[in-house]
Amino acid sequence: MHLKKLSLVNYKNITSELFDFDAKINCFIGNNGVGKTNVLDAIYYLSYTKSYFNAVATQNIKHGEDFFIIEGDYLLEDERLEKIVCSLKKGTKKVVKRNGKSYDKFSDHIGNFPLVIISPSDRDLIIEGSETRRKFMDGVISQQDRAYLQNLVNYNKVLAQRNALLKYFAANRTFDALNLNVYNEQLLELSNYIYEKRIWFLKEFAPIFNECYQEISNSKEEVSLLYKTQLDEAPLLELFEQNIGKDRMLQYTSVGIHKDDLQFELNGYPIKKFGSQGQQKSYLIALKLAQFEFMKQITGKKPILLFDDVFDKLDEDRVTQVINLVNKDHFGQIFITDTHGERTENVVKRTNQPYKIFHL
Ligand SMILES: Nc1ncnc2c1ncn2[C@@H]1O[C@H](COP(=O)(O)OP(=O)(O)OP(=O)(O)O)[C@@H](O)[C@H]1O
Repeated sequence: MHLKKLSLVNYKNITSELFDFDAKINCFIGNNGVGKTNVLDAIYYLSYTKSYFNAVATQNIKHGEDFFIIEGDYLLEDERLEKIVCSLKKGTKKVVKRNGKSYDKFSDHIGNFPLVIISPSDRDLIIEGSETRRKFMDGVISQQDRAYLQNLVNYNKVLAQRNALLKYFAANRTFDALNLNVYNEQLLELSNYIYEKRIWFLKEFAPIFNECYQEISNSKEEVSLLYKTQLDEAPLLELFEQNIGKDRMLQYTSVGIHKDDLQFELNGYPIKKFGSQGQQKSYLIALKLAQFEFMKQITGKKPILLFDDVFDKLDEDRVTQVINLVNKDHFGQIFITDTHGERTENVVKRTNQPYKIFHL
Protein backbone atom coordinates (compact mmCIF):
# COMPACT_ATOMS: atom_id res chain seq x y z
CA MET A 1 0.00 0.00 0.00
CA HIS A 2 1.29 3.49 -0.77
CA LEU A 3 0.01 7.04 -1.05
CA LYS A 4 0.03 7.95 -4.74
CA LYS A 5 -1.49 11.43 -4.68
CA LEU A 6 -2.16 14.04 -2.03
CA SER A 7 -4.25 17.13 -2.51
CA LEU A 8 -4.43 19.82 0.16
CA VAL A 9 -6.67 22.85 0.40
CA ASN A 10 -6.36 25.33 3.30
CA TYR A 11 -4.54 22.86 5.54
CA LYS A 12 -2.54 24.97 8.00
CA ASN A 13 -0.27 27.28 5.94
CA ILE A 14 -0.93 25.46 2.65
CA THR A 15 -3.49 27.15 0.39
CA SER A 16 -3.58 24.58 -2.37
CA GLU A 17 -1.07 21.87 -3.32
CA LEU A 18 -1.10 18.67 -5.29
CA PHE A 19 1.62 16.02 -4.85
CA ASP A 20 2.31 12.99 -6.98
CA PHE A 21 4.41 10.65 -4.83
CA ASP A 22 6.97 7.95 -5.44
CA ALA A 23 6.04 4.53 -4.09
CA LYS A 24 9.27 4.43 -2.09
CA ILE A 25 10.99 7.61 -0.85
CA ASN A 26 9.70 11.20 -0.90
CA CYS A 27 11.58 14.17 0.55
CA PHE A 28 10.30 17.65 1.37
CA ILE A 29 13.06 20.24 1.41
CA GLY A 30 12.75 23.86 2.46
CA ASN A 31 13.54 26.47 5.06
CA ASN A 32 12.06 26.60 8.55
CA GLY A 33 8.36 27.28 8.62
CA VAL A 34 7.58 26.70 4.94
CA GLY A 35 5.16 23.85 5.71
CA LYS A 36 7.18 20.61 5.37
CA THR A 37 5.86 19.19 8.64
CA ASN A 38 2.36 20.33 7.71
CA VAL A 39 2.44 18.08 4.65
CA LEU A 40 3.51 15.12 6.81
CA ASP A 41 0.78 16.02 9.28
CA ALA A 42 -1.81 15.91 6.49
CA ILE A 43 -0.60 12.41 5.55
CA TYR A 44 -0.87 11.46 9.23
CA TYR A 45 -4.42 12.88 9.25
CA LEU A 46 -5.49 10.54 6.45
CA SER A 47 -4.50 7.53 8.60
CA TYR A 48 -5.56 8.69 12.07
CA THR A 49 -8.38 11.16 11.21
CA LYS A 50 -6.64 13.83 13.27
CA SER A 51 -3.52 15.96 13.38
CA TYR A 52 -0.45 14.60 15.17
CA PHE A 53 0.54 18.08 16.30
CA ASN A 54 -2.64 20.06 16.98
CA ALA A 55 -5.55 18.39 18.75
CA VAL A 56 -7.85 21.40 18.26
CA ALA A 57 -9.37 20.44 14.91
CA THR A 58 -10.37 23.95 13.75
CA GLN A 59 -6.85 25.30 14.36
CA ASN A 60 -5.70 23.16 11.44
CA ILE A 61 -7.79 25.29 9.05
CA LYS A 62 -5.68 27.94 7.33
CA HIS A 63 -5.92 31.30 9.11
CA GLY A 64 -8.67 33.40 7.58
CA GLU A 65 -10.38 30.47 5.84
CA ASP A 66 -13.32 28.41 7.06
CA PHE A 67 -12.60 24.89 5.82
CA PHE A 68 -9.83 22.47 4.89
CA ILE A 69 -9.80 19.40 2.63
CA ILE A 70 -7.17 16.65 2.63
CA GLU A 71 -7.54 14.12 -0.14
CA GLY A 72 -5.35 11.03 -0.55
CA ASP A 73 -5.29 8.37 -3.27
CA TYR A 74 -3.76 5.07 -2.14
CA LEU A 75 -2.66 2.25 -4.34
CA LEU A 76 -3.12 -1.11 -2.61
CA GLU A 77 -1.03 -4.26 -3.03
CA ASP A 78 -3.72 -5.71 -5.29
CA GLU A 79 -3.59 -2.61 -7.54
CA ARG A 80 -6.94 -1.30 -6.27
CA LEU A 81 -7.21 2.47 -5.70
CA GLU A 82 -8.74 3.86 -2.53
CA LYS A 83 -9.63 7.48 -1.92
CA ILE A 84 -9.67 8.95 1.57
CA VAL A 85 -10.99 12.45 2.15
CA CYS A 86 -10.86 14.27 5.48
CA SER A 87 -12.54 17.64 5.61
CA LEU A 88 -13.60 20.14 8.18
CA LYS A 89 -15.75 23.23 7.89
CA LYS A 90 -16.01 25.64 10.81
CA GLY A 91 -19.23 25.11 12.74
CA THR A 92 -19.83 21.63 11.33
CA LYS A 93 -18.61 18.14 12.18
CA LYS A 94 -15.48 16.68 10.69
CA VAL A 95 -16.12 14.33 7.75
CA VAL A 96 -13.99 11.33 6.83
CA LYS A 97 -14.88 9.45 3.64
CA ARG A 98 -13.50 6.26 2.18
CA ASN A 99 -14.28 5.92 -1.52
CA GLY A 100 -17.08 8.45 -1.16
CA LYS A 101 -18.72 6.81 1.87
CA SER A 102 -18.68 8.65 5.22
CA TYR A 103 -17.57 6.87 8.36
CA ASP A 104 -19.96 6.91 11.32
CA LYS A 105 -17.16 6.04 13.73
CA PHE A 106 -13.68 7.34 12.89
CA SER A 107 -12.20 4.55 15.01
CA ASP A 108 -13.32 2.12 12.25
CA HIS A 109 -10.84 3.80 9.92
CA ILE A 110 -7.78 3.59 12.17
CA GLY A 111 -5.44 0.76 11.26
CA ASN A 112 -6.64 0.51 7.66
CA PHE A 113 -3.79 2.70 6.40
CA PRO A 114 -1.13 2.03 9.06
CA LEU A 115 1.41 4.77 9.60
CA VAL A 116 4.24 5.61 12.00
CA ILE A 117 5.59 9.12 12.48
CA ILE A 118 9.02 9.97 13.88
CA SER A 119 9.23 13.63 14.81
CA PRO A 120 11.18 15.98 17.12
CA SER A 121 8.06 16.26 19.30
CA ASP A 122 8.57 12.61 20.26
CA ARG A 123 11.02 14.04 22.78
CA ASP A 124 7.98 14.53 24.98
CA LEU A 125 8.08 10.76 25.52
CA ILE A 126 11.36 11.22 27.39
CA ILE A 127 10.90 14.58 29.08
CA GLU A 128 7.21 14.67 29.94
CA GLY A 129 5.32 12.81 32.66
CA SER A 130 4.14 9.21 32.60
CA GLU A 131 0.88 10.02 30.77
CA THR A 132 2.71 10.56 27.46
CA ARG A 133 4.41 7.15 27.74
CA ARG A 134 1.17 5.40 28.72
CA LYS A 135 -0.51 6.99 25.70
CA PHE A 136 2.23 5.65 23.44
CA MET A 137 1.91 2.16 24.91
CA ASP A 138 -1.91 2.27 24.81
CA GLY A 139 -1.88 3.52 21.22
CA VAL A 140 0.27 0.64 20.04
CA ILE A 141 -1.69 -2.01 21.98
CA SER A 142 -5.09 -0.61 20.90
CA GLN A 143 -4.17 -1.09 17.27
CA GLN A 144 -3.73 -4.77 17.99
CA ASP A 145 -6.64 -5.25 20.39
CA ARG A 146 -9.85 -3.16 20.27
CA ALA A 147 -11.12 -4.77 23.50
CA TYR A 148 -8.11 -3.22 25.24
CA LEU A 149 -9.19 0.27 24.19
CA GLN A 150 -12.73 -0.42 25.41
CA ASN A 151 -11.44 -1.64 28.78
CA LEU A 152 -9.32 1.46 29.05
CA VAL A 153 -12.25 3.78 28.27
CA ASN A 154 -14.40 1.96 30.84
CA TYR A 155 -11.62 2.02 33.43
CA ASN A 156 -11.29 5.81 33.05
CA LYS A 157 -15.05 6.25 33.41
CA VAL A 158 -15.19 4.23 36.65
CA LEU A 159 -12.07 5.99 37.91
CA ALA A 160 -13.76 9.37 37.37
CA GLN A 161 -16.79 8.10 39.33
CA ARG A 162 -14.58 6.89 42.18
CA ASN A 163 -12.82 10.27 42.25
CA ALA A 164 -16.17 12.09 42.27
CA LEU A 165 -17.26 9.95 45.23
CA LEU A 166 -14.06 10.78 47.12
CA LYS A 167 -14.77 14.47 46.51
CA TYR A 168 -18.36 14.00 47.71
CA PHE A 169 -17.10 12.33 50.92
CA ALA A 170 -14.76 15.24 51.60
CA ALA A 171 -17.36 17.92 50.83
CA ASN A 172 -19.97 16.27 53.04
CA ARG A 173 -17.62 15.01 55.78
CA THR A 174 -18.89 11.51 55.28
CA PHE A 175 -17.59 8.10 54.22
CA ASP A 176 -19.22 4.96 52.91
CA ALA A 177 -16.86 2.02 52.39
CA LEU A 178 -19.53 -0.14 50.76
CA ASN A 179 -20.25 2.44 48.11
CA LEU A 180 -16.55 2.87 47.37
CA ASN A 181 -16.12 -0.89 47.17
CA VAL A 182 -18.51 -1.10 44.23
CA TYR A 183 -16.06 1.01 42.23
CA ASN A 184 -13.02 -0.85 43.61
CA GLU A 185 -14.40 -4.16 42.34
CA GLN A 186 -15.18 -2.72 38.90
CA LEU A 187 -11.73 -1.19 38.64
CA LEU A 188 -10.17 -4.50 39.65
CA GLU A 189 -11.85 -6.37 36.84
CA LEU A 190 -11.03 -3.75 34.20
CA SER A 191 -7.45 -3.26 35.32
CA ASN A 192 -6.70 -7.01 35.34
CA TYR A 193 -7.18 -7.06 31.59
CA ILE A 194 -5.13 -3.92 31.01
CA TYR A 195 -2.32 -5.07 33.33
CA GLU A 196 -2.01 -8.49 31.68
CA LYS A 197 -2.03 -6.91 28.23
CA ARG A 198 0.66 -4.38 29.16
CA ILE A 199 2.87 -7.18 30.50
CA TRP A 200 2.34 -9.10 27.28
CA PHE A 201 3.10 -5.98 25.23
CA LEU A 202 6.42 -5.30 26.97
CA LYS A 203 7.45 -8.92 26.56
CA GLU A 204 6.83 -8.72 22.82
CA PHE A 205 7.86 -5.13 22.18
CA ALA A 206 11.05 -4.72 24.27
CA PRO A 207 13.17 -7.24 22.28
CA ILE A 208 12.12 -5.64 18.96
CA PHE A 209 12.98 -2.23 20.39
CA ASN A 210 16.36 -3.49 21.63
CA GLU A 211 17.23 -4.88 18.25
CA CYS A 212 16.35 -1.57 16.53
CA TYR A 213 18.49 0.39 18.99
CA GLN A 214 21.47 -1.93 18.60
CA GLU A 215 21.32 -1.51 14.83
CA ILE A 216 21.16 2.28 15.01
CA SER A 217 23.95 2.62 17.59
CA ASN A 218 26.04 -0.20 16.15
CA SER A 219 25.74 -1.99 19.51
CA LYS A 220 27.63 0.78 21.32
CA GLU A 221 25.16 1.07 24.20
CA GLU A 222 22.84 -1.09 26.27
CA VAL A 223 19.24 0.06 26.49
CA SER A 224 16.23 -1.20 28.34
CA LEU A 225 12.54 -0.53 28.33
CA LEU A 226 10.78 -1.48 31.56
CA TYR A 227 7.17 -1.59 32.66
CA LYS A 228 6.66 0.10 36.03
CA THR A 229 3.41 -0.56 37.85
CA GLN A 230 2.26 -0.36 41.46
CA LEU A 231 0.50 -3.67 40.88
CA ASP A 232 3.89 -5.35 41.20
CA GLU A 233 3.96 -4.25 44.86
CA ALA A 234 0.53 -5.57 45.90
CA PRO A 235 -2.81 -6.62 44.42
CA LEU A 236 -5.10 -3.69 43.54
CA LEU A 237 -7.64 -4.13 46.34
CA GLU A 238 -4.83 -4.22 48.88
CA LEU A 239 -3.36 -1.03 47.38
CA PHE A 240 -6.76 0.66 47.64
CA GLU A 241 -6.99 -0.34 51.29
CA GLN A 242 -3.45 0.81 52.13
CA ASN A 243 -4.04 4.17 50.45
CA ILE A 244 -7.58 4.98 51.47
CA GLY A 245 -6.45 7.67 53.95
CA LYS A 246 -4.31 9.32 51.31
CA ASP A 247 -7.02 9.08 48.63
CA ARG A 248 -9.58 10.70 50.94
CA MET A 249 -7.18 13.53 51.69
CA LEU A 250 -6.24 14.05 48.01
CA GLN A 251 -9.83 13.44 46.85
CA TYR A 252 -8.64 11.29 43.98
CA THR A 253 -7.39 7.76 43.41
CA SER A 254 -3.63 7.69 43.90
CA VAL A 255 -3.03 4.04 42.99
CA GLY A 256 -3.87 1.87 40.01
CA ILE A 257 -2.90 1.23 36.42
CA HIS A 258 -3.55 4.89 35.55
CA LYS A 259 -0.22 5.51 37.31
CA ASP A 260 1.75 2.97 35.24
CA ASP A 261 4.86 4.12 33.45
CA LEU A 262 7.52 3.00 31.05
CA GLN A 263 11.09 3.40 32.22
CA PHE A 264 13.63 4.32 29.54
CA GLU A 265 17.22 3.37 30.46
CA LEU A 266 20.59 3.68 28.79
CA ASN A 267 23.45 1.62 30.24
CA GLY A 268 21.34 1.17 33.39
CA TYR A 269 20.63 4.89 33.95
CA PRO A 270 17.56 6.99 33.08
CA ILE A 271 18.00 8.30 29.53
CA LYS A 272 16.26 11.55 30.46
CA LYS A 273 19.09 12.50 32.82
CA PHE A 274 22.09 10.68 31.37
CA GLY A 275 21.48 10.37 27.62
CA SER A 276 23.09 12.78 25.13
CA GLN A 277 20.78 14.46 22.61
CA GLY A 278 21.88 12.04 19.91
CA GLN A 279 21.39 9.03 22.20
CA GLN A 280 17.94 10.25 23.17
CA LYS A 281 17.08 10.73 19.53
CA SER A 282 18.37 7.24 18.71
CA TYR A 283 16.26 5.85 21.55
CA LEU A 284 13.12 7.54 20.18
CA ILE A 285 13.81 6.42 16.62
CA ALA A 286 14.28 2.86 17.88
CA LEU A 287 10.99 3.07 19.79
CA LYS A 288 9.14 4.22 16.67
CA LEU A 289 10.82 1.71 14.38
CA ALA A 290 9.84 -0.98 16.87
CA GLN A 291 6.27 0.36 16.67
CA PHE A 292 6.58 0.01 12.88
CA GLU A 293 7.66 -3.63 13.19
CA PHE A 294 4.95 -4.37 15.70
CA MET A 295 2.22 -2.83 13.53
CA LYS A 296 3.51 -4.63 10.49
CA GLN A 297 3.24 -7.95 12.27
CA ILE A 298 -0.31 -7.18 13.37
CA THR A 299 -1.75 -5.72 10.18
CA GLY A 300 0.35 -7.65 7.66
CA LYS A 301 0.87 -4.29 5.90
CA LYS A 302 3.99 -2.15 5.79
CA PRO A 303 3.06 1.11 7.56
CA ILE A 304 3.89 4.38 5.83
CA LEU A 305 6.85 5.94 7.63
CA LEU A 306 7.12 9.68 8.23
CA PHE A 307 10.58 11.00 9.18
CA ASP A 308 10.20 14.58 10.34
CA ASP A 309 13.57 16.29 10.72
CA VAL A 310 15.14 13.03 11.85
CA PHE A 311 18.72 13.48 10.68
CA ASP A 312 19.39 16.55 12.75
CA LYS A 313 21.53 15.72 15.83
CA LEU A 314 22.47 12.28 14.54
CA ASP A 315 26.11 11.67 13.60
CA GLU A 316 27.04 10.28 10.18
CA ASP A 317 27.34 6.71 11.48
CA ARG A 318 23.86 6.74 12.96
CA VAL A 319 22.32 8.33 9.88
CA THR A 320 23.91 5.53 7.83
CA GLN A 321 22.56 2.91 10.23
CA VAL A 322 19.03 4.37 10.07
CA ILE A 323 19.25 4.35 6.29
CA ASN A 324 20.54 0.80 6.28
CA LEU A 325 17.51 -0.18 8.31
CA VAL A 326 15.23 1.62 5.88
CA ASN A 327 17.05 0.04 2.99
CA LYS A 328 15.92 -3.40 4.01
CA ASP A 329 13.08 -4.63 1.94
CA HIS A 330 10.62 -4.77 4.79
CA PHE A 331 10.04 -1.02 4.68
CA GLY A 332 7.42 0.48 2.40
CA GLN A 333 6.81 4.11 1.53
CA ILE A 334 8.80 6.77 3.35
CA PHE A 335 8.42 10.54 3.65
CA ILE A 336 11.32 12.68 4.87
CA THR A 337 11.55 16.38 5.74
CA ASP A 338 14.81 18.28 6.02
CA THR A 339 16.10 21.83 5.76
CA HIS A 340 19.35 20.63 4.10
CA GLY A 341 18.62 19.51 0.55
CA GLU A 342 22.17 18.30 -0.03
CA ARG A 343 22.29 16.20 3.13
CA THR A 344 18.99 14.50 2.32
CA GLU A 345 19.91 13.86 -1.28
CA ASN A 346 23.21 12.27 -0.21
CA VAL A 347 21.41 10.13 2.32
CA VAL A 348 18.64 8.91 0.02
CA LYS A 349 21.05 8.24 -2.85
CA ARG A 350 22.81 5.74 -0.61
CA THR A 351 19.63 3.72 -0.25
CA ASN A 352 19.68 2.76 -3.95
CA GLN A 353 15.92 3.15 -3.92
CA PRO A 354 13.78 5.33 -6.19
CA TYR A 355 13.05 8.73 -4.70
CA LYS A 356 11.45 12.10 -5.38
CA ILE A 357 12.41 15.47 -3.93
CA PHE A 358 9.87 18.25 -3.44
CA HIS A 359 11.16 21.77 -2.80
CA LEU A 360 8.69 23.78 -0.74
N1 LIG B 1 -3.90 27.10 10.89
C1 LIG B 1 -2.82 27.66 10.32
N2 LIG B 1 -2.97 28.62 9.38
C2 LIG B 1 -1.90 29.20 8.78
N3 LIG B 1 -0.62 28.85 9.07
C3 LIG B 1 -0.42 27.92 9.99
C4 LIG B 1 -1.51 27.25 10.65
N4 LIG B 1 -0.99 26.36 11.53
C5 LIG B 1 0.36 26.45 11.40
N5 LIG B 1 0.70 27.37 10.49
C6 LIG B 1 2.04 27.81 10.05
O1 LIG B 1 2.75 26.72 9.48
C7 LIG B 1 4.14 27.02 9.61
C8 LIG B 1 4.87 25.81 10.17
O2 LIG B 1 4.93 24.89 9.20
P1 LIG B 1 5.76 23.57 9.41
O3 LIG B 1 5.82 23.18 10.85
O4 LIG B 1 5.25 22.59 8.46
O5 LIG B 1 7.20 24.10 8.99
P2 LIG B 1 8.47 23.28 8.56
O6 LIG B 1 8.71 23.55 7.11
O7 LIG B 1 8.35 21.85 8.95
O8 LIG B 1 9.55 24.01 9.42
P3 LIG B 1 10.80 23.49 10.30
O9 LIG B 1 11.91 23.27 9.33
O10 LIG B 1 11.06 24.66 11.17
O11 LIG B 1 10.38 22.26 11.02
C9 LIG B 1 4.29 28.15 10.58
O12 LIG B 1 4.65 29.31 9.87
C10 LIG B 1 2.91 28.26 11.20
O13 LIG B 1 2.60 29.57 11.56
